[in-house]
Amino acid sequence: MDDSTISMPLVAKEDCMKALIKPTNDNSTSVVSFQKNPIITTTNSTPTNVNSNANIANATAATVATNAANTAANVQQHLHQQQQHLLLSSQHNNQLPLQPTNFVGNNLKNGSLSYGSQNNLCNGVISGNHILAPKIQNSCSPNGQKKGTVSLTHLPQRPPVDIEFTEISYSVSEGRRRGFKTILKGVSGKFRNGELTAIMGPSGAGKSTLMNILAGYKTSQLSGSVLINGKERNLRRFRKLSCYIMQDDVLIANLSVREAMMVSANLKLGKNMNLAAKKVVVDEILETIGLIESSNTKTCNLSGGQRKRLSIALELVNNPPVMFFDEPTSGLDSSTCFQLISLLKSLARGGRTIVCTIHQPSARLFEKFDHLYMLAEGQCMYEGRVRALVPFLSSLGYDCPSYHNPADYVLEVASGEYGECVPKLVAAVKSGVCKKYSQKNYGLDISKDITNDIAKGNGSAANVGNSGVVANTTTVVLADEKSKLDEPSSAAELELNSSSILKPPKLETQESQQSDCSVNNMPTRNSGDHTGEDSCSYSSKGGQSTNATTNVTGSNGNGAGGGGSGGGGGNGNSGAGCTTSLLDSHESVIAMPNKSGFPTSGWAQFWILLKRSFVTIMRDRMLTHMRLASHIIVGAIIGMIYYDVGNEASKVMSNAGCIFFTTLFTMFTAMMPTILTFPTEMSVFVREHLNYWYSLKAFYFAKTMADLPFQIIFSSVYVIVVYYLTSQPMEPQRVTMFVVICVLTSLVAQSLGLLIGAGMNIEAGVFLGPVTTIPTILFSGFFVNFDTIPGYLQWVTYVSYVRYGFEGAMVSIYGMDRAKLQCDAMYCHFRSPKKFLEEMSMDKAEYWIDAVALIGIFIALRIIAYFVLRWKLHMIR
Ligand SMILES: Nc1ncnc2c1ncn2[C@@H]1O[C@H](COP(=O)(O)OP(=O)(O)OP(=O)(O)O)[C@@H](O)[C@H]1O
Repeated sequence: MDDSTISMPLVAKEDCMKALIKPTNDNSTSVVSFQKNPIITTTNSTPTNVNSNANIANATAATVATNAANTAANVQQHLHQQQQHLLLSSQHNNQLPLQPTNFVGNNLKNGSLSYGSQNNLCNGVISGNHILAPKIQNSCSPNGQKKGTVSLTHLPQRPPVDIEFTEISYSVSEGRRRGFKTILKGVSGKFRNGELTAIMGPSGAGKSTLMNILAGYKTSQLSGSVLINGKERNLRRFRKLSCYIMQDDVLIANLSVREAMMVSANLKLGKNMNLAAKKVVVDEILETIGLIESSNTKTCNLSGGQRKRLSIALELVNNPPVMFFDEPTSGLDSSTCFQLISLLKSLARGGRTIVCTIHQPSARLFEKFDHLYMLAEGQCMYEGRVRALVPFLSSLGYDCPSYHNPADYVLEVASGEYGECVPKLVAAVKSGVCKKYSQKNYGLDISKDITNDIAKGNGSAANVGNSGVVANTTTVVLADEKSKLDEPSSAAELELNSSSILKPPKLETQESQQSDCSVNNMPTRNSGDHTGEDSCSYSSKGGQSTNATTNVTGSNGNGAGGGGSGGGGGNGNSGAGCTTSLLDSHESVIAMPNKSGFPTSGWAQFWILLKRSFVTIMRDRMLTHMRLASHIIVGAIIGMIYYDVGNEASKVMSNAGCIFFTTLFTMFTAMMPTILTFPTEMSVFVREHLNYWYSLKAFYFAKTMADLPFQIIFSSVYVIVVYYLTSQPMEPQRVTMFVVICVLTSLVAQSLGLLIGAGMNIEAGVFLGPVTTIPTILFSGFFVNFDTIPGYLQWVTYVSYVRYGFEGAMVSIYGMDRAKLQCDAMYCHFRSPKKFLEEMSMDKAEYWIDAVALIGIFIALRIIAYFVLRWKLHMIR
């Protein structure tokens, strides 16, 4: 049979289950991919003689659920609830493995990389911090037929991370009178790698606060400790290993998905990886995350779900072992939520530690989580397996009614709808009751019994015949899961127990590669529980899955030399089999690397960000084109109003008005848009900066430099139009001086706009911008002569940049011993330009002083704006 691809909606649980447990022969591989939203694709790429078995499996997959439910319905209610949850989670856990991609396709698309070149790349040709994970040549089986594919094989290798926190308390000041408000009251817990953890609780319970603290975004006014793999957290190091994807997922609007990804790759993967390799990584992630079809779509045109996925994809580039998500499902429909959580679960199954705050998940969504951390009033009221929640609550007298979503129920309990329950639950957690429910094997024996019951035919008669295959498969899974439980459970244990375990797995033979492919979506070595849970999904041959898994695990133990920066090292190719996502690496999660900075140099960051800002300004047609058009149109209008006044002695006051307006126009048009620069991009900056993409300095300089050319061009265009139409002296020196002084004024105004934007929000900024400008206008020397201003206020004129701009412009036009003006009237009082400058108290003014003053103010404002932005960033934390 030719390669076949079966597509099915992601939401069809049972269908997914069928696909996942589909048995195959030696030459076939069943993998499930999430290539396109919302499709899961099952690729059965080799001839198989077990189609009938597959059909039986398909047919009976659904029966498992029914049988299990029937069986469970016959036991006590307490047990019933346990079993229901268990079985459902067992099914769901098997739904979506880490998404494989068609690598052959990717490579072809990229064109430049053959397998050989990739392998060279992967085997350590590239040196430095970011080593591409070795790529397994898994596209073909020994007989040359296409095989299943693996995914995310090219990500840099990172270590798995467990997060443990103890007695975390956090308070905020509410002013002198009211003192401090305690938001978190000594909470403790542990989030393991390979698990999808939900932090839940009623609104205001402290979920976001806890997440911010764990992610390292909040560092002040807190007590307690956070341990990473059992050792004290080095915050800077940890932030490099983790990423935080916020609720609002703000993206740079005018970039395409691929461009945004390339910016991320360039910033996060550093120059040690060449462009072609980065493209491979980007393609792979886009393919895996289901965005390859939208890779040329602008981020502003993405749907909500796609935006979330892109936010994840952007962070996946450097393969962070820890990912925090603040309410990732908010604003998404139920189907998209499900896909997203499935994706997160897949990422977790890759060995990552995934932590989400979530408000009120549906039952279907809730059961996808492995671990639940429940907060109420800043205290932990449950920590443990999701499947153990109902038994835990029952044990304390809070029975979740039948057909009630446990997530809803626990929130109702936490919100006090069933009386004052929180203190009782908190006390239970503190007394260690939850430990039992945190165990990875909690409820597994019951599940096994049920499954065995089904296998023995305890289900309905109609199902007995069919259940064999499935029951067998499931039993294998559970047995596998059980066997996994004996493995070291944490990365810390692994790190302590055996360094060889941390090396990439070795798959020695073609056969083992095949086996590998059947399990390659369960690369987590450390979390026995979930590995087992999902491993069944990828078993190519039911009963043999245990062996396959064991092989790989064994390979881990044997360790195929992933030495140091060499990453995959000697056996890298074969070792890549289990590299779907998070590889072991020799990177320490505790120690600081030699180079403690960002992945790329400050200069490289600056260039990448400058290019990005430049492109986004260019593409912001509305603003950029409007700015240009407004400068030309207003210039033409002013030119028509003051037409031909420049050389007319009787109209010098009108001409002064024209010059003053020109200064004001360049000033306001420069200041107002830039007031919005930082407030509108602050959330993108905060996310990217705190996720360790680049430094504040690089961002600030790139952002402020990017707009300079536009401002200079727009101001110059306006000034030249006005200058020409109003018949100012057409001497090159005067023209140049006039244009330069006006441009300098606009740049100072732009800097003031940046400063205001750096320190204020949009509302305050748009108010404060014009308001702060009014005094500078009054002291500019146009409305009141400098000599007329009272002595005690004259100093203000020296800080008024409009004064320097206007004075410099007047000197350009009327200074430097300009010849007498033409007079078309009976009498012209100001035929002599010098006399007019005397009248304006500008006869002693020096052009260069005005220019230098403007340059000085420009530099000072830019420096102040930088520090204000830095302070603001500090305040956020
Ligand atoms: N800076 C602050 N000053 C005063 N109170 C604060 C501050 N930050 C947070 N809080 C309070 O701390 C409590 C917890 O806030 P947090 O945002 O962590 O809650 P949450 O559980 O994430 O809520 P939600 O689900 O509604 O987002 C809330 O009552 C909030 O008002």
